[in-house]
This record gives sequence, structure tokens and C-alpha cells, in this order.
Amino acid sequence: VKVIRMSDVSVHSEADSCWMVVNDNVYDITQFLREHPGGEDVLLEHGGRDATEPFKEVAHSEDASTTLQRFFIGILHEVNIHEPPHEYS
Ligand code: HEM
Repeated sequence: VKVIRMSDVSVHSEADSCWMVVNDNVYDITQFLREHPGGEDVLLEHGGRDATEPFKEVAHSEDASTTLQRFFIGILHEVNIHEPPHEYS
């Protein structure tokens, strides 16, 4: 399994390449942006970031968690695991 640092996730924050962290797993959701029932904008807001809390706050269905697994590309590097989610600027 690929081990990915937050510094590598953070450069994939745009519609042409959008990665996201949920529960210490890294997902490449580029192909999902236009499919998302909640819209592309909310995903792009969290592109390149840790979206664990917003993902949970929406109370997504079991189906959403299953869908997420389609986009798994690796796990977050241990140096990033205890860092708090990135703050909004
Ligand atoms: C790649 C990660 C995500 C996946 C796979 C995903 C998947 C889904 C799915 C399948 C639904 C339909 C309802 C359901 O089954 O629960 C949904 C709805 C929704 N999602 Fe996501 N979601 C993701 C990330 C996010 C994020 C980060 C946000 C931002 C807060 C978000 C906001 C929403 C909202 C607001 C809805 C409700 C849309 C409505 O009912 O009109 N989602 N999502």
C-alpha cells in the first residue's frame, strides 16, 4: 500500500487533480467531482485537505462510504496522522 504525506495531498486541490483525506486514508476523487450528489463545490473546498470532519458532519450514508473506497490510493504517512485537520484561511 502506498504511504502518502500531507504535503503530497495538498498539491492535489484542483478539479484537474483532487485528492482528499478521510480517516487517515487518501482518496483521488477527481473522477467523482461531477458525480457527487452534494455537488462539486463542497468537494473542491476540501480538495488537498483532511475532510474527515465535514464528511462525518453530513451524516453520509453507508453507500457514500462504499463509494469513497472506489477512490482509495493510499494511507496517510504516520508523521501526519496526529496533526489536526487543516484550518481554513
Ligand atoms: C469523496 C468523498 C465523498 C463521497 C464519496 C460522498 C458521497 C456522497 C453521496 C453518495 C451522497 C448522497 C447521499 C448519501 O448517500 O449519503 C452525498 C451527499 C452529500 N454530500 Fe457527499 N461525499 C463525499 C464528500 C463530501 C464532503 C467533503 C462534503 C462537504 C461537506 C459533502 C457534502 C455532501 C452534501 C451536502 C450532500 C447532500 C446533498 C443533498 O442531499 O442534496 N460530501 N455525498
